[in-house]
Amino acid sequence: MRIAQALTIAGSDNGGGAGIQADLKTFQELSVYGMTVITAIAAQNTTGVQGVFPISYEGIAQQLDSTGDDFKPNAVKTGMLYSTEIIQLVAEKWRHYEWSNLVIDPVMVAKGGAPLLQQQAIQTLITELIPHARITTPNIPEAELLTGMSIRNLSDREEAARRLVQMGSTYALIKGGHDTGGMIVDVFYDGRSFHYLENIRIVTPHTHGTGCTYSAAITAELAKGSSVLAAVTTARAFIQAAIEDELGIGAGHGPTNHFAYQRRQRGER
Ligand SMILES: Nc1ncnc2c1ncn2[C@@H]1O[C@H](COP(=O)(O)OP(=O)(O)OP(=O)(O)O)[C@@H](O)[C@H]1O
Ligand SMILES: Cc1ncc(CO)c(N)n1
Repeated sequence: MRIAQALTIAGSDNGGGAGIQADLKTFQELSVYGMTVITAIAAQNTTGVQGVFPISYEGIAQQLDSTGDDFKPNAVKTGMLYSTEIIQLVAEKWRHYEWSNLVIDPVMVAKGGAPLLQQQAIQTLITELIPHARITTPNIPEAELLTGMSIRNLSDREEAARRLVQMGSTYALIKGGHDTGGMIVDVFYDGRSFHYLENIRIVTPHTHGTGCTYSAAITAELAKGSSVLAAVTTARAFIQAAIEDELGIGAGHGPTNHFAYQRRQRGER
């Protein structure tokens, strides 16, 4: 049996709802073999981030080499990259190992406001990594920081997507989770036309790791050979189910339900 393989280069969330833990759970649910390169250990729970401990440069470089020297991931996603040095390292190894299907979730700030990317690293993300991306998936505040524009309405979101494609990302997805309306509109751009993924906003505090889970599902689908739009469409259904069937774990912003999508596929709900 040949199984699709995906690599996540991201930070650790001991609470299991975001970061590499969310990525691995999502890969597994979508029948993709998951691998990890850990960039930082975040001490966090549903009430906030208590600490961030970056892995040493050598530690990350060796994880990348150990992975690249032996494995051939069909898709790779990046999450929390934390610093300029780590972004430069990932870009260098990306070229060296000639990986494909890069999904960039430009993680910058945790839901409670804790910084997960140093301010000065944003420019490095733009110049070094985004030109390699198959798709980049910012939320609205991240898209604002990457493009230098303020995003108030749908046409601003379209312009931000255009700018990301101009920066070299083949596709762009501007996520609408941070909007306040009753509908959430994620704007997908393929360099020529726009596609809008519209869903009802679920009223719940349990949205920790939504961005990680969504981009991991896109990565898993790309690893299996889906087109980018098909991957995003499946991933959107995955995250909608994961938010809807809430688990109610923790006292604050709890994790999403990574089991929900497959349980529904099996008719268990
Ligand atoms: N309350 C909600 N109801 C329905 N869908 C949601 C909700 N919150 C988020 N989503 C979906 O999840 C996607 C990602 O959410 P969001 O934009 O909040 O990402 P994020 O800020 O990167 O998440 P995080 O930093 O917690 O990982 C949204 O684009 C939307 O598709
Ligand atoms: C490790 C990690 N990555 C990403 C996020 C954003 O949800 C988080 N809270 N923690």
